[in-house]
Amino acid sequence: MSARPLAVFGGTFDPVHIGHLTVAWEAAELLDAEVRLMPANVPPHRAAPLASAAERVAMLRAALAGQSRLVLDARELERDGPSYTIDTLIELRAEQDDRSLVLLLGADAFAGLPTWHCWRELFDVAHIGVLSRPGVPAALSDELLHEVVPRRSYDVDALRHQPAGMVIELTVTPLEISATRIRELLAAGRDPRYLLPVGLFDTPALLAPYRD
Ligand SMILES: Nc1ncnc2c1ncn2[C@@H]1O[C@H](COP(=O)(O)OP(=O)(O)OP(=O)(O)O)[C@@H](O)[C@H]1O
Ligand SMILES: O=C(O)c1ccc[n+]([C@@H]2O[C@H](COP(=O)([O-])O)[C@@H](O)[C@H]2O)c1
Repeated sequence: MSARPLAVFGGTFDPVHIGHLTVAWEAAELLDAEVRLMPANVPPHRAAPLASAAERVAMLRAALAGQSRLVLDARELERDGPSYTIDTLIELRAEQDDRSLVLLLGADAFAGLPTWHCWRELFDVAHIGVLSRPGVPAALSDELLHEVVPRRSYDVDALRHQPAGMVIELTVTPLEISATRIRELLAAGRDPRYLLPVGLFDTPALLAPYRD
């Protein structure tokens, strides 16, 4: 088994912001993992994003320029219909043999896991790394706790040597930044410059979907 886990950070990224990049970067360090940012083509549980999939990918490319620790994986754009995470992880598992695979989720997304398509099967193909996020209530539902408690681990080394099945909490810098807030600011004609990756400001057209 490869020593470095592969971690997947899925999102709508409408738009990608400094919160995403910071927690993904810190997860890469904490896990010593390769981290891929994976934009959803059709996010399953929300209204359609303001920016198209191609526009969100362009923003991610601009945001990730100049570093190599975080990489873009746009495979979900090749599938029609809702971008179910289980389908993506099954595909990755087939490519990666028994490499340790970690699905990174912000604490808010993790709390909603029991509403996901085939959610219990996620544990068969990947670990879950839960990224702390401010403003998220700590309580988890009983059905989620039932799956999580026996899988909880505090040992990154153990996670590295097993392909899937564990849940690990990753304490990252708390940043109360959301794409919702950034969309609101841009729609109001304001300039959230320092909430966004530098690359997005070099090409103002990238933010046009939110200003119109
Ligand atoms: N500031 C943050 N801290 C920790 N995790 C975050 C943060 N922002 C987003 N995430 C996580 O990133 C993933 C993708 O999130 P998403 O693209 O929906 O961003 P968002 O800021 O939550 O967007 P929106 O406000 O549109 O819902 C989710 O797992 C989410 O929990
Ligand atoms: O597979 C599902 O049923 C599912 C339901 C909701 C969200 N997801 C995934 O979770 C990630 C974060 O979603 P979101 O809506 O918080 O941006 C993104 O990769 C989505 O595709 C996946």
